[in-house]
Amino acid sequence: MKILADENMPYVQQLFGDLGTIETVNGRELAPEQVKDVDVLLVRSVTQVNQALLAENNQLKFVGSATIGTDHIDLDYLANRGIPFSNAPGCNATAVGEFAFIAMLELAQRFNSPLKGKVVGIVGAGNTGTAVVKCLEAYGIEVLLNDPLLEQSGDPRDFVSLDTLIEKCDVISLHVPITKSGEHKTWYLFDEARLNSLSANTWLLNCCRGEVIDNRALLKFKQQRDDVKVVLDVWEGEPNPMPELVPYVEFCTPHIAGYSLEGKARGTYMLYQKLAEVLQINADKQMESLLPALWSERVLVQEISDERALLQLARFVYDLRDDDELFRKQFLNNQGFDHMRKNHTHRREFSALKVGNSGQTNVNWLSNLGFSGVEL
Ligand SMILES: NC(=O)C1=CN([C@@H]2O[C@H](COP(=O)(O)OP(=O)(O)OC[C@H]3O[C@@H](n4cnc5c(N)ncnc54)[C@H](O)[C@@H]3O)[C@@H](O)[C@H]2O)C=CC1
Ligand SMILES: O=C(O)C(=O)[C@H](O)COP(=O)(O)O
Repeated sequence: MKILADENMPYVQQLFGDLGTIETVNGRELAPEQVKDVDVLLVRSVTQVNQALLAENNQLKFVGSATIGTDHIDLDYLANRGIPFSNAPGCNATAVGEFAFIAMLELAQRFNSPLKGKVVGIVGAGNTGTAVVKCLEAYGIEVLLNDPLLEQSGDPRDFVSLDTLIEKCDVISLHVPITKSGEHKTWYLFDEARLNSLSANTWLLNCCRGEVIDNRALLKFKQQRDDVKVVLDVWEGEPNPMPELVPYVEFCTPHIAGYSLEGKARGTYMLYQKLAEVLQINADKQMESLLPALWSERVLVQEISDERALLQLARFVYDLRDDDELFRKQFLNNQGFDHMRKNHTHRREFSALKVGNSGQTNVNWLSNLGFSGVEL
């Protein structure tokens, strides 16, 4: 069996090695002739999987995408041809949740404006949005949710309209899929008019898809509204973000909010499980065995006396400033955006760190934030 996998998908050899011959490719440049004799195709978000790519292949048994989003997959085409497909829903939700939370802490520190006491609005309350809520609620932050689809489906949580969310929230974090049609389409959900409706001093974070914000309108808006602070992990026109916009963005990253080692491993592992189901074989490998050992056994915390101390603990796991600095240096260079993504292997999730209490203060709430607890 021939398995073709994106070269940026870790742990493919360990998980799929027994099942066939593996070839890895640059997913952004994948061409029909590379795909025509493969049995299993494993992609990431940068590969358009459609008739143009697959028309010459008559033996495909499975297509898997190690991502949450499926906007790069022609699902109807695969269904019409009867080719089993799976994405990896939720695989990197924790990574996105922690990324957004850390970005908010960084903004708070940089602009001397504590996150504690602010109201945060989550647009799109699915897997990644809910993962942000988990961090925020562990820290005692009030959260408002906007998700008309979940609201209509009877989700028991409280929801507000987008207008109310914009009016009442100090921070807005976007977590919707990209959709180009329908009543709730998200393409340019934040267009010029909506950007202009943002309250003074709002923080706006986009960790979902670049085109949810009209980037040209955002540039024009930021040129007039320095009070609003912006974090962009995703950009219109990736892998070539609009260079003029970058200086106006407080934290810039190259679509790596979901790039924790755990999130990537989970993505590949979920595809391994799905393929095993399709092939009706036993999936006997364990995901935990893939991840490297922790770089620190545990950290003893006296107390988290203030937000700065919390940020320091978070930075111990992931320092967003490093990626932001590298992005500004590299994104204009030849394929700098993709180069940074390819080499992004340093980030773990909060759960990789065991936190223990060395004093009298209760730091158990850090477990709710995602850190592993240790009994002393
Ligand atoms: N930056 C990154 O590295 C990553 C980006 N993503 C992006 O984030 C998106 C969301 O991921 P998940 O939360 O896991 O997906 P999900 O499907 O669990 O949740 C998305 C939610 O958005 C809601 N929604 C759809 N249209 C909406 C609208 N107009 N207004 C408000 N809510 C709306 C849906 O009802 C759903 O509950 C993915 O589709 C993907 O494009 C996902 C993972 C990593
Ligand atoms: O899961 C998604 O959806 C994402 O956006 C991924 O985190 C993006 O990662 P790549 O598939 O582009 O490596």
